[in-house]
Amino acid sequence: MSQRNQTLGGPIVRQALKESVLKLDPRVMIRNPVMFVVEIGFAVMLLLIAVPDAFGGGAPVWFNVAVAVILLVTLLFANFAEALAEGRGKAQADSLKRSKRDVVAYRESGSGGLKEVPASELRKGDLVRVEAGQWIPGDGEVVEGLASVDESAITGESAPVIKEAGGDFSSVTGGTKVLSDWIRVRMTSDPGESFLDRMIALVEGAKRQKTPNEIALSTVLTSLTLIFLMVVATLPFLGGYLGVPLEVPVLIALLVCLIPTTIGGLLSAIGIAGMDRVTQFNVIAMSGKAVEAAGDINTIILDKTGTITFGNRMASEFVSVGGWSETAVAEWALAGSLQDETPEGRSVVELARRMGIAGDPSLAQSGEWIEFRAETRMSGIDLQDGRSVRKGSVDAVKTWVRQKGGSIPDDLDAKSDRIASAGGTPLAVALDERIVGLIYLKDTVKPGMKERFEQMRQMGIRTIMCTGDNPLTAQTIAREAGVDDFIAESRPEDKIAVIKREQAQGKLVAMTGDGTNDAPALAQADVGIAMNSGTVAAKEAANMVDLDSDPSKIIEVVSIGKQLLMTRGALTTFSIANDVAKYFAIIPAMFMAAIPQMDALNVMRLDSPMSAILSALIFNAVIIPLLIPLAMKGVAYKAQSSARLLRRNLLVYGLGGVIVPFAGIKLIDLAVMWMV
Ligand SMILES: Nc1ncnc2c1ncn2[C@@H]1O[C@H](COP(=O)(O)OP(=O)(O)OP(=O)(O)O)[C@@H](O)[C@H]1O
Ligand SMILES: [K+]
Ligand SMILES: [Mg+2]
Repeated sequence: MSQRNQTLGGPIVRQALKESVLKLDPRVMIRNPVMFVVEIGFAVMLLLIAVPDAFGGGAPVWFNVAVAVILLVTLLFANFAEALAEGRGKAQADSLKRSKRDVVAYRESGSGGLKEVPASELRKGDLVRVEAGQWIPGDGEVVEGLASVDESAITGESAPVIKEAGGDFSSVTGGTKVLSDWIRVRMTSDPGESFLDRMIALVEGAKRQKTPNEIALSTVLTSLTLIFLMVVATLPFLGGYLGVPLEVPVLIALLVCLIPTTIGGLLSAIGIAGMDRVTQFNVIAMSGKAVEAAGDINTIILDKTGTITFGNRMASEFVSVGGWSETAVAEWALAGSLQDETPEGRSVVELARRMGIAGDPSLAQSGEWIEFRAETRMSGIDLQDGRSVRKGSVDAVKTWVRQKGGSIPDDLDAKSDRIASAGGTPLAVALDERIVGLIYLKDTVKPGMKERFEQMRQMGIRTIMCTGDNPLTAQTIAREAGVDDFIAESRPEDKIAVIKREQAQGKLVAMTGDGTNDAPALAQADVGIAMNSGTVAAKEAANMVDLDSDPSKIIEVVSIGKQLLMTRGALTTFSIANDVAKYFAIIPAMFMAAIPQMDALNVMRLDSPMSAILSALIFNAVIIPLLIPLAMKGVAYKAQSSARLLRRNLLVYGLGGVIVPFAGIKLIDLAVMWMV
């Protein structure tokens, strides 16, 4: 698993500093109502500095200037947090843009020749040929050939990957380079709509939309701000009644301290950083909503082949049944696989060839090829002489043979069960109404799977393996890998049914997959993670793409999602708890002159009313940059139940949020007292 390690270097920080100033534009600021109120406060302070008795006030000029400066710094800090969070994505977008080049493509013309055209002229459906050393001109699907491709521009992974026609490894991405051999590619996107284009827009945050969660929280924060605005607006009347004159700068300082500026200033940074953390893990999330949904996932649906197992299901043995010879099995398996472009099909051809079985190539040319489909679970050939060869899942082939009036050899079940209980996939081979034998497709469970699933259990997530394979193989692999449940012989529509069933129980479902047959289910799931190695259909249906094609990474995605939700919750708790402490700093200071009893509330024993107000305001500002690292990195997350996490966070950030400002404001007060 590769992890992009992009640190927040000098250029990103410098750019963020510049952006912090640009973001002061009120048209930008109004999108964040809490900070917009601070900006209005700043504007009023500027007016007061220019016209000191605008409100008939009597606060000293230095105090007005100090409040104005602190408010400006507060705004800049909040802007800096957001700009810094955006910075890494922008830097990544820049490096992706560099890999976008207008290359030459060799498009097939009607007459059968190749025509040189700029890649920007290619349209969906065009066929191109790409040879070793050439750039792939756009997104597409390999329709012929096999090549090793350097995808490092997109995945950051330097090891070349194999792309081949048929099967789940047929999609290619524009901006990657063919290293050896050649491929014929059908373009699947028009210029400007490629995966690279979408990826650039995403990491750049160009189309960033607030998630439903963020909108809900913003609404709460805005309401709180309005409430405090009303409270502060009534204070002058109260002050008048008590005979305490309340200065405008003091009221503004109080308002800014009371409204949730800490979370208001960090909210968008938290969201952006969460998406960015996913990107660091080489997963491209199409929306922040998908990342958040990942944090609330209850059930994960995984397919077996290529997800839990290595997926290079290789033919390792031909097993005869019903008295046929092993050679006969190999011969018919070969005949039924000569044009099977799937990895399984090719491995059958390879095994037969290794056994020295030549086969009859004219068979393949003369017959009608029956392509493998997940729905039929069979492939094979209808020969010109009327005979038919089929290979496929034992159940499917049995049904096919029975339909032709054949009978099932007595030793078939025992032999196929032996393969299945070893975790292998048995494929039955039939010639017309006779089953001649079995192909033993071997596959191995990836190491560390048990631990990964145990981790998910601790997070309270149920794992279900959905496989097209037979029940016995499924059971063996399920037990070996340690998933909670499994569903065998599932067709694409069954996968959707499982997801819908879980969703109907109010659960959020994640699904990983790579095949075209997974696409509908990937679209139905709340979080669909497609493997980058997978088909175009899978990648288009999903709302996340894992560039490393490592399905177990869903654990990291879930952790990041949970961390994002927790960070937002923790900092909201901290922010609101904080404001309570500021209340105790400012209110006594405001009324102390008129009501000496107020001194009892002055628990912090702050030096003077003015230093108390300034200290609270300074604390209110500096807490924002102090929390930027936490907002960006996220709060610590350990796999445990949500209830325990919630309790722990309430304690740490709620109680901490009340206590920290007392200490902080007191310290600042000591410093301010010394200066004033
Ligand atoms: N090339 C092939 N020719 C004939 N039958 C095949 C071929 N490939 C697979 N099968 C059979 O079809 C079944 C379904 O295969 P498929 O690859 O669709 O599984 P799946 O639904 O993707 O689930 P998983 O990936 O977990 O196996 C396999 O279990 C196997 O019995
Ligand atoms: K505040
Ligand atoms: Mg599959």
